[in-house]
Amino acid sequence: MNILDKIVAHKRIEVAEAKSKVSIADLEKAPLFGRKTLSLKQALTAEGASGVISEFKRKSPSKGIINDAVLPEIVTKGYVEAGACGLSVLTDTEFFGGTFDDFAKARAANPSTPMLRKDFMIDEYQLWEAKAIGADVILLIAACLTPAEVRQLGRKAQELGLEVLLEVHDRDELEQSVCEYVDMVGVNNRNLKTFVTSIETSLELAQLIPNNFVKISESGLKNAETILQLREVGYQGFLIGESFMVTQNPGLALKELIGRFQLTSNQ
Ligand SMILES: O=C(O)c1ccccc1NCC(=O)[C@H](O)[C@H](O)COP(=O)(O)O
Repeated sequence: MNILDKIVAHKRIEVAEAKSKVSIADLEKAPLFGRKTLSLKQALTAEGASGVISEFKRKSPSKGIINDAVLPEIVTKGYVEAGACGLSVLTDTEFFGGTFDDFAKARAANPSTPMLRKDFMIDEYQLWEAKAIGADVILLIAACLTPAEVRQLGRKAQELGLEVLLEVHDRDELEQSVCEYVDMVGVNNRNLKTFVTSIETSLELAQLIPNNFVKISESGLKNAETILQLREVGYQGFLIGESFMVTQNPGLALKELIGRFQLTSNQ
């Protein structure tokens, strides 16, 4: 059983429990459920956009505790002030230490920034949860869904006004799962069996992603040269968590990174 199998097995239990406690009708009554969602796709493709989607990530299966002395509202506000185009907030508790409360605090602190609910989506019920906490975007991970499930969850998410980020690790996942119910395609540079990250994954898949999807490179990104290299091959989004979160001031780390890649690209 790899880490994704373990996460998904646990998620099935969590979702069943959540369904037994809170009905869809109750989720629909949440104050944020009916709010107009924001477009991450538009934010990433706007003129002069940094392209960075900054992640609030307390811990991970690959690194253990990354930073457990930080507040989501402070960190995410720092990210937005530094130039993030979007925010990603983990809501998985068991493996990543995230909570709905983290998401709610980040949402309240950043009402005008597109926010991704970063979790392992396996059931339509979670789309209603995402709307109820004020998410704009959800993630569908091809490695833990069938192509039919990607279509079903993607279609329902879009009907609810959410944008869909499809995450792939290789050519087969891309070719089998990409569909019209997806807005953005993310290539995860982290091998979930070994946890090794390699941007070669993003570089290899770039040309295979149809151009009507915004391309996002995910995981293991830390320096300006890499961002520029990925931009060259068509990526407009860069999902970055750990390299910011390991610092005392994640917002400042983002500001410095943006400063470096803007400086380098102007030379
Ligand atoms: O980060 C992990 O260890 C991990 C393990 C198993 C499944 C998913 C995992 N990460 C999720 C992510 O997609 C990353 O949090 C995201 O791409 C940011 O990556 P990084 O900048 O390397 O924190």
